[in-house]
Amino acid sequence: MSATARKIAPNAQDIQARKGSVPLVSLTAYTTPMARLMDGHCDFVLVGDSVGMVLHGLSSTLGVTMEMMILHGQAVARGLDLSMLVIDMPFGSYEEGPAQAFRNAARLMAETGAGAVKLEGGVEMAETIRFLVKRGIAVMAHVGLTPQSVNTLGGYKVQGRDDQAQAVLADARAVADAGAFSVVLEKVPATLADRITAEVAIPTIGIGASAGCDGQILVVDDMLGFFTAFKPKFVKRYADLGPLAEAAIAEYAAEVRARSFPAAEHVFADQAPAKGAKA
Ligand SMILES: Nc1nc(=O)c2c([nH]1)NC[C@@H]1CN(c3ccc(C(=O)N[C@@H](CCC(=O)O)C(=O)O)cc3)CN21
Ligand SMILES: CC(C)C(=O)C(=O)O
Ligand SMILES: [Mg+2]
Repeated sequence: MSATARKIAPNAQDIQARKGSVPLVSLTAYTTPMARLMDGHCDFVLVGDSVGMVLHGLSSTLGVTMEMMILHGQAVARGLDLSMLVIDMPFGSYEEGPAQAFRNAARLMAETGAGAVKLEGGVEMAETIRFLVKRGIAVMAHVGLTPQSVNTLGGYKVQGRDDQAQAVLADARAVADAGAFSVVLEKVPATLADRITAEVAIPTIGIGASAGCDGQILVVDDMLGFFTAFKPKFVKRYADLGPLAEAAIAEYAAEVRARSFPAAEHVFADQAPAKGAKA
């Protein structure tokens, strides 16, 4: 790299080219300040529809709307210079068919500046993925546990055990063949994830899958310990910020009740301070 070369965010082709190379690093983000913290540490940042459960208190991702995705997508975009932005298509915005999917994917990209969209589904979504990619939309696929199908999957269960393995493999093959530039493998047995990683030509991004995937993704509030409503086995808590924040809030509450906050340094005198002194 020349001395003047400036680092810029990767695009979908750069991500795809990382197949079999240095593992791809990814987290979700929903807000500008969180995006700023991970900018450059992540190859791509996903505005996941998990935002509904993590920030809005919904009990599934089914109630997430296009408007929510656009608002959070715009917020995250303002925090990123060095990481690629990928945005989830919400439940109901693409399943009717290719034309509906194109209309909503184009809107997500135009209004947020995302470099790609992600959508859930395998064989049944291949035609839609092909339609989008042929018309200029980079698509990340998502197979295995697809949370928008929680009602037909019977819960957030491991997918692809035993005689289900062939179906998940077929899904991964179908989305790769349709032109997806990468595929998320969620909550599938590690040996199946390794087999899919070996057999498909696009990078696999694991969540509850295998260290052998071409990359990993986690929900940022899970790994920071901010989201504690549930903890899937695949989540590693790298910090415990939720309890840390609650302790700070409890301390503030006690100090307000004791009138020890605000202290002298937090209040204003009658006279303006002399020039050069702190306001
Ligand atoms: N905070 C958060 N983290 C996620 O990883 C996540 C979301 N939200 N929302 C969207 C989907 C939903 N996902 C989920 C949701 C729940 C479990 C879960 O509770 N798993 C339990 C067992 C559940 C079961 O077997 O029925 C586990 O221990 O893994 C896993 C993934 C992954 N995504
Ligand atoms: C967990 C990732 C893959 C996701 O789809 C989301 O956050 O919505
Ligand atoms: Mg999602």
